[in-house]
Amino acid sequence: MVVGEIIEEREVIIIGGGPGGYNAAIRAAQLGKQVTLIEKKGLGGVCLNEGCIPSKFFAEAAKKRMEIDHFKQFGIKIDQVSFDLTVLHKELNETISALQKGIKKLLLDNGVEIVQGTAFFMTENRIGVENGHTFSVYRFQRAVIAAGCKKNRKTKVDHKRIFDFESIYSIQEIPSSLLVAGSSYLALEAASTFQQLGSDVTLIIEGTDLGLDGSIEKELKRLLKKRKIKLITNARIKEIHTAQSAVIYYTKSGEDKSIEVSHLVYGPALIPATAELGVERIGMKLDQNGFINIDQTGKTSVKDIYAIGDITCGIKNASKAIKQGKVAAEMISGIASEYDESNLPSIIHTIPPISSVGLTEEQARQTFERVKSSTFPLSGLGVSAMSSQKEGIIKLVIDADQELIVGVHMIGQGAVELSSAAVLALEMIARTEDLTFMHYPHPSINEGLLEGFEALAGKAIHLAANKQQHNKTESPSQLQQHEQYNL
Ligand SMILES: Cc1cc2nc3c(=O)[nH]c(=O)nc-3n(C[C@H](O)[C@H](O)[C@H](O)COP(=O)(O)OP(=O)(O)OC[C@H]3O[C@@H](n4cnc5c(N)ncnc54)[C@H](O)[C@@H]3O)c2cc1C
Ligand SMILES: NC(=O)c1ccc[n+]([C@@H]2O[C@H](COP(=O)([O-])OP(=O)(O)OC[C@H]3O[C@@H](n4cnc5c(N)ncnc54)[C@H](O)[C@@H]3O)[C@@H](O)[C@H]2O)c1
Repeated sequence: MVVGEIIEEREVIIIGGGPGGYNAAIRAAQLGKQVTLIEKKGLGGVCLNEGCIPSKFFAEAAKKRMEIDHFKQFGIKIDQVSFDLTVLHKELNETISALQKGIKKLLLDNGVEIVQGTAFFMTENRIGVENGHTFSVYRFQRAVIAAGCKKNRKTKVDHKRIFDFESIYSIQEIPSSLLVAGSSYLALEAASTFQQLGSDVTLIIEGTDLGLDGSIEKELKRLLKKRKIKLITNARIKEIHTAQSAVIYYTKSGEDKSIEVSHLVYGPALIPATAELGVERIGMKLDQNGFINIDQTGKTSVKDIYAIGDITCGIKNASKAIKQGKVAAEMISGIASEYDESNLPSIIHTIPPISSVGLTEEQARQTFERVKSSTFPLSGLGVSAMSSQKEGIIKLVIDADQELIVGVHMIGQGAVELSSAAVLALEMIARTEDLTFMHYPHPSINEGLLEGFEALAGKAIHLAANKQQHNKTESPSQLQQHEQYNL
């Protein structure tokens, strides 16, 4: 190894070029800082190379495949449909590489120095960077750690029959039968995508719930059933045997059972990428699982060192990493800023997609004295009939005493796009009157939001009067009865 003789001086060093790191780098550069970004693998991090983009590329393929079934209503006839996974992989790889080039160009255009190599802390203000046979040392004024997570290597994943939620999107054949383990958004996305691409899918979960608002969950379970995705609840995987197929042994409510499938996908526990960073050496405070403790500005327990994204405690998603990156960059540049997780949208790219902002009805009932909710079926909208995508609901939750919107949940086409309106409503502390006063484009899914808010007062136009009954303030038990009736 060639050891650099001099210590190089840098103003801001960012470790990791994932969504958190590169957003932080560009924002700090925009604010006049000299920024050096160190990345050991590929720019874009897990999100671009193995996570968000590959999974959503596959989800988009699944959606396109589903849409073909509706072509005939528009007079478009396709005689033979075929699917070539090698083409999908080729296009995906080209997309990843184009996006990677884009990130690199953006960084360079903003004057960010990109250093290839693995970084680790030598002291509280010095970083060593190893790249093959070379080793450099940098002294910094401020640093941001954006090094993400690693998978626990002890988990059994052979990438032949057993995959994790990243490697499943590099699979070279569509599984004939796929067991998806877990109730996470990654599990739901994989189950939905591969079912649409031709796999016979079974979802196995430890409890009975998928962690969503009760009404959304009910609709999702109904749609899983309709799509013939089998659901095994209250089950825990014990052993996995692989040969010509994968045989998974599990217990269901205390009873031993097994299932034989061609492939299994599950999510090994994530561990923070702190070990090789040497953060313990500089006395940085970590939580009991090794994730870095930060405050709402991204500050760690070590002076002038910030941490953002998946390597920190809490929810792991790119939207959070991006926002935290910008907050840390602003703090470093002397601008008061902070990160607040309250209205972070939760998005699941199933078919149809799901979005969730704010409190579920169940959570709202724990928080507020009086809660009102409405459920509007998207089948009531002209745009749904037109596009033949009638599945799904919009669920709205308000604090009835103040008429404040506290939760907006949706399953159905347009859910992802509509989530920004929900975030805006919650951020602006909107009341139902604000949302019923404004204009809505017609015909569009947006109208579902208006109908939902009108339904809270029993005034939705495209909802039968008896289906608006449950929108009055009720106890949870009464509400359940109405919801059963409603579906
Ligand atoms: C299948 C899948 C689908 C997902 N879908 C979504 C989605 O739709 N929406 C969403 O918001 N989130 C999604 N996520 C989560 C998202 O990918 C992560 O939350 C996000 O990538 C976290 O960003 P980050 O910048 O914190 O870390 P990462 O993206 O993990 O980036 C960290 C970077 O740091 C580098 N690094 C690590 N250690 C060092 C070191 N010592 N020196 C130099 N470089 C180092 C790594 O090589 C990596 O490039 C998904 C994840 C998976 C697995
Ligand atoms: N698309 C999105 O961005 C999206 C959708 C839904 C939820 N979320 C947020 O993410 C948080 C966690 O979601 P959850 O409760 O569904 O799952 P979770 O965090 O409990 O994870 C369940 C399984 O998925 C694995 N996993 C989770 N994130 C991963 C990642 N980035 N890379 C590799 N494996 C990963 C975990 O190791 C675990 O085994 C939630 O709090 C939610 O707000 C994000």
